[in-house]
Amino acid sequence: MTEPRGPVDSSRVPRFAGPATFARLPRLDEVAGADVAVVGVPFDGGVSYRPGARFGPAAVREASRLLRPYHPGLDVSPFATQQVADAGDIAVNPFDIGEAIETIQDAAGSLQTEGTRLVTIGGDHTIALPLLRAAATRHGPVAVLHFDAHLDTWDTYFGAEHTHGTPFRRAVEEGIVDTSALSHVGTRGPLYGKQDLTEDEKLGFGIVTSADVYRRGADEVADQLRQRIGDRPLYVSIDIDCLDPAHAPGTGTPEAGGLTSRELLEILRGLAGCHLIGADVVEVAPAYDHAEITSVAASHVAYDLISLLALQGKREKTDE
Ligand SMILES: N=C(N)NCCCC(=O)O
Ligand SMILES: [Zn+2]
Ligand SMILES: [Zn+2]
Repeated sequence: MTEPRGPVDSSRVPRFAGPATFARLPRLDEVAGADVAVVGVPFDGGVSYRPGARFGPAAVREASRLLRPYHPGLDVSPFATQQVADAGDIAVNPFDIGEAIETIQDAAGSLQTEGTRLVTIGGDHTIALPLLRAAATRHGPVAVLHFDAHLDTWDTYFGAEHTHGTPFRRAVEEGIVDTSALSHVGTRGPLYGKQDLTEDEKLGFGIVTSADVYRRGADEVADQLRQRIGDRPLYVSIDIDCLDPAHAPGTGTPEAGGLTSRELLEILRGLAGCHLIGADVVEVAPAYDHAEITSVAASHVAYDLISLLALQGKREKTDE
């Protein structure tokens, strides 16, 4: 195997120079193939409140210029042991949600070939449905770890079945997720009624609220999640609004009382050992951001996901 081509060396070319691919990595068309492709989905046609997540991919790439090649917390160099490349953006129709969903599913399906796993940058949370469909086509029904202030298992908004508040109910209905291993983490805030919770539970979700994380701590929560997930193929969907608005002001439906970015990153690190097959980071809406707080957090979250994939790749190679 040829050595993976890593990011532009920031000691030779200042990190504020040159094009903003994710972490200054090569584009997918500049390498022979990738173990991990980072792909943007600039779509926000499914939002119920503030728009603007269509600008999320560009903002997260820009904020990712400061990422460095070694992850001390996980003891891994995620761009050295696997080829990571930026696949650019999926060009979706901003005026037709149904067509957008199909385009995302098709594009994710063709990017995610035999050895390539996807880390997707949104876009609003609507995009999780086609991404889960693509994941399930390859792996069968997947376990889902969903970080969010919101349940996103509501039925419809204004009669629309595809919105950013409904992807996980649709996914359960379609049988593309493994209902014995579905969890929300970070939920909080007012609901429409108690039935939101009872219906969510019926769909198969377990809930670790933001307050649970505060009370029990990241390590204990990660242990519990790891046990629930077991060795099932795992998809991780991270709505950046799982973070407190102090840690992620740049988002469309902010709720007080959220996770700190430290808690989120620590829970993610505690997932080392899970069979991660794909992930997304969604709902970054840069127009409401300040000092890139949200896009920096999102870029670090994506970096941690890529690092988990690197650890997993390392283990798979040793097993051979
Ligand atoms: N997926 C996100 N971020 N938000 C869903 C909020 C649904 C609502 O407006 O009630
Ligand atoms: Zn949310
Ligand atoms: Zn969401």
